[in-house]
Amino acid sequence: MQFQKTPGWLDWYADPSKPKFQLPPGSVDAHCHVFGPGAQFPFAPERKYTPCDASKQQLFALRDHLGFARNVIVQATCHGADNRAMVDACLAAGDKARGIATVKRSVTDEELQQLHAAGVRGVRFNFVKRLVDFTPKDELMEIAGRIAKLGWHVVIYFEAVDLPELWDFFTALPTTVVVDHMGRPDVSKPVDGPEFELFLKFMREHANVWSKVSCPERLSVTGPKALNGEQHAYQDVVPFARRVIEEFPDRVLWGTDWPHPNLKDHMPDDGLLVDFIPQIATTAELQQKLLVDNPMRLYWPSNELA
Ligand SMILES: O=C(O)/C=C(\CC(=O)C(=O)O)C(=O)O
Repeated sequence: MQFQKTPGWLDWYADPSKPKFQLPPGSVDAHCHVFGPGAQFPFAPERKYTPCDASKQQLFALRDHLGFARNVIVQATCHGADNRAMVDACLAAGDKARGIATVKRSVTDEELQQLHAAGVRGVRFNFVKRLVDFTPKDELMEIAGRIAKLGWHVVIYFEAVDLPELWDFFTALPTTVVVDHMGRPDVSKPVDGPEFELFLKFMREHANVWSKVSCPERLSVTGPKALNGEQHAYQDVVPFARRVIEEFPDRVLWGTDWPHPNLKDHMPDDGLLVDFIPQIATTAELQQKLLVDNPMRLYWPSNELA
């Protein structure tokens, strides 16, 4: 099938630089996606955007180029609840990838077992209105109860303004809960203002809540952009990510978000995104937790003990 990209679509950066920051051995890119290729794994009819292709081979090449050992491949909304592209990438990666799926209430136990065998360890609930149609919360809670029995967790994606309304649902989830991109704070507001304080309270009061401190390129208003060798990119995001890492060093994850769906302004150089990490995790100890110890504990617990 031939797909026409959404008008204005920005393709991923084809020739990323080699990071200056050397990742600790065994680092995990804990948030990335594959798109199709559409001819092999068609995009979902209910999708809100049509991306460029971003194949598993291209993801693995980026992983090796940047110096990551492993990936966590998150089902993107353009594939709906058809997890085949993500599963195919996980299987091809062997033990070097884990997956986060999107499932519907109709998923069978056998299908969940197959996803588990492929490396899936969680489901994603997306509340960003431009990305998905509404799913009733009782349906999501039912799914959460079922996947909890497999030892999986729930990844949630929402925008900061929606946290108050979603609070009761999130705090009732029976699993570990991983928040994408710090709950998308408005970084033009103060880091110690009420909006971000509510997010910190969410983490402080609920020890099962983790956060990805990823996507500065999505959150930044002021830049500068991770392009042209910039070593101090996205200054306005730094205090937010630092705050989360320093207060919750054992519950943070980092990911590239490659191939960066729906960026409108610029496409970052992924090598420079890696160079962003030491701005937010400022010591070797914090970097080790963020990039190795935490994701290994969540996604490869038996390897960690080995
Ligand atoms: O890649 C991300 O994490 C963010 C996305 C896309 C997305 O979540 C999806 O399509 O599933 C976004 O903000 O558009």
